[in-house]
Amino acid sequence: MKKLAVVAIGGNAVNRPGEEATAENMMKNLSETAHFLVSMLDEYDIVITHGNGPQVGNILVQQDLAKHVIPPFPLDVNDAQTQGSLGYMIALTLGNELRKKNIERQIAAVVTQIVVDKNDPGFQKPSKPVGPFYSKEEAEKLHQEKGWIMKEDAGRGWRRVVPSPIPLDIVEKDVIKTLVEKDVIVIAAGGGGIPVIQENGALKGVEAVIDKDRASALLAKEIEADILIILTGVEKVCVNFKKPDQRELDHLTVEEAKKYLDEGQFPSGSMGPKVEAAIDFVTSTGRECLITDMAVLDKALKGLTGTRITK
Ligand SMILES: NC(=O)OP(=O)(O)O
Repeated sequence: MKKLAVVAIGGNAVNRPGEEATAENMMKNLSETAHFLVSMLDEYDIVITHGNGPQVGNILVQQDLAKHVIPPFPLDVNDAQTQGSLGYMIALTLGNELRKKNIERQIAAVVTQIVVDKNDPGFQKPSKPVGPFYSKEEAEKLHQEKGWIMKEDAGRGWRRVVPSPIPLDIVEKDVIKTLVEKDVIVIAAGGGGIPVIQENGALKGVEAVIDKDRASALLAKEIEADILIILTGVEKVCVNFKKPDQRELDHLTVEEAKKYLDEGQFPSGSMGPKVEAAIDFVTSTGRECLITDMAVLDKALKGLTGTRITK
């Protein structure tokens, strides 16, 4: 019997730094990603999750530019748009990679709503960076002219930030489980899921972007995955990252991960949410989380590289 893995693919899998965010470039990058994902299918059933920070922010910019002729959509609807566009691109590129290798598997992208608390403090304190990077001067102008909240993002420039509540429950979790049981490769909780709140017995979309690593940990718990795999731009989690005394970590216990988080070793815009997601999944399930670069995924699954977080 195969193990079940939730695989969270990071921004680099879709948009590379400095590269124009065209559909053509995104397809090219996702074709490479598909190659690495297919390599794990002999041993694992996979549910793929993905981010949407750059893409949903780009849609907001497009809609802002066209707002005099076409009314902009609320952010939850734009989250759904990114689930559709990226779900399509992942399904197409992964399907082509499977066909190349004569592997017959169905792929389905599930539009995924995730319940959040309407009183989540994240609504009052926008923190999730979306869309393009700007200079400090451009960011100040955008704040003045459009009221956008702008923040410096991990030394890379300034970006718009939007509310990012904690994900609590995945509405489609049973459908996702059923598809997995039927041997379908599922793409779910894209862009961290579409945030919805419960109100008077109904669900209602809310304007926010959920962190995809948090959503991935929740999904992995709810579908009882054996492992949570977070693919990112580095082979191993590091302490003292980019300093002369940088140290790569092969293994972290939950206690060590918490200690390093408290020391501020993992910045909130990059490794922080990944390590928090790992702690959440491992603490709740007693299972393991692997953080690595997709280019070395094969080696990492054999235990030869990557960082494993265990209880
Ligand atoms: N939703 C989300 O976390 O997207 P990114 O990972 O692309 O920032």
